[in-house]
Amino acid sequence: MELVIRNLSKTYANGTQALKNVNLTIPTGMFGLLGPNGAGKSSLMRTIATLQEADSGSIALGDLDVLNQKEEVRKVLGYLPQEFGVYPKVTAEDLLDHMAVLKGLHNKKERQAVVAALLQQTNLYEVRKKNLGGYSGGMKQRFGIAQALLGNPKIIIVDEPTAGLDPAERNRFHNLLCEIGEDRVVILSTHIVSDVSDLCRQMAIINKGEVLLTGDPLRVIDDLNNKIWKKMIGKEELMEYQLQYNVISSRLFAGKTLIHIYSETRPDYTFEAVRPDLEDVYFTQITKAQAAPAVSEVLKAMS
Ligand SMILES: Nc1ncnc2c1ncn2[C@@H]1O[C@H](COP(=O)(O)OP(=O)(O)OP(=O)(O)O)[C@@H](O)[C@H]1O
Repeated sequence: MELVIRNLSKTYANGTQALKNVNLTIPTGMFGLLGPNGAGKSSLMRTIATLQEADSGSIALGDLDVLNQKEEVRKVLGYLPQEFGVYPKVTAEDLLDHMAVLKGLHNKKERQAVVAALLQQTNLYEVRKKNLGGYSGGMKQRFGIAQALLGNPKIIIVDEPTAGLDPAERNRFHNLLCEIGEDRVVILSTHIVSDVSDLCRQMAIINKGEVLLTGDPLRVIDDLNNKIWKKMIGKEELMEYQLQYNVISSRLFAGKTLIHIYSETRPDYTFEAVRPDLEDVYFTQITKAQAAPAVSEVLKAMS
């Protein structure tokens, strides 16, 4: 099963162009869709999940035409939206059972077996009689996965699922995603770079509605070998360095500023080679996409 997106575009009524001619081929397994806030990730996820219309383009899931066969797609799709609300005064077991009825599981015995198995799989069986209002953020997200797995879907979409989870819960959630991604398409939309490097064999970076890069995270990291350099500078020097070099990221480190720059060759001996990671890939792409307006704005401000 493969999801093939071709020339997908969407402009909202207020004129915001959320998707610009998006082309993606998403195979079985975990696929990471990485981009900053407002990149268009949720718009793309909602369109694949048949919850909103595109202006043009096509999406195929195997033989299904997603934009025109919504009912059929919904039968094989699980979705964990960004804002996943639960009824606080209902137990996990009861809500999952109710959702299973809505999914068409009418046989009570079968349904109970499915619900129990999903609660086991998501490690919620022990707390199945607890009201959802008393669940932690991580437990709620795992419940979100349990409901997304109802009906054994061929494709699962999870929209920014790890925001707000503590490290232990995030790990547990990652393991769960990995497990369910073995034999179906799982699209993980996130702005957290390490979610993608930890989990995904394929990924895309999206910014302002455009796909900037696709590929295997290890391969795209490899492509940056010997091109990323670091230096510690004073915080007041940052602007100067930004004008002179292609600074892709800067962060405070022990009270000083650590910059990473992109350069085909080492600029001078004060720069040290960096072994690139996915964050360097991400920032290289995002800065490249923003470079033109940013430089002209700086020049305008200086004139
Ligand atoms: N219903 C809507 N009407 C108008 N503009 C919208 C609507 N939904 C989203 N947008 C705009 O479209 C752009 C893409 O938004 P989208 O939510 O798809 O991005 P995102 O990558 O999911 O961001 P985030 O990580 O903040 O959720 C943004 O500029 C957003 O403000």
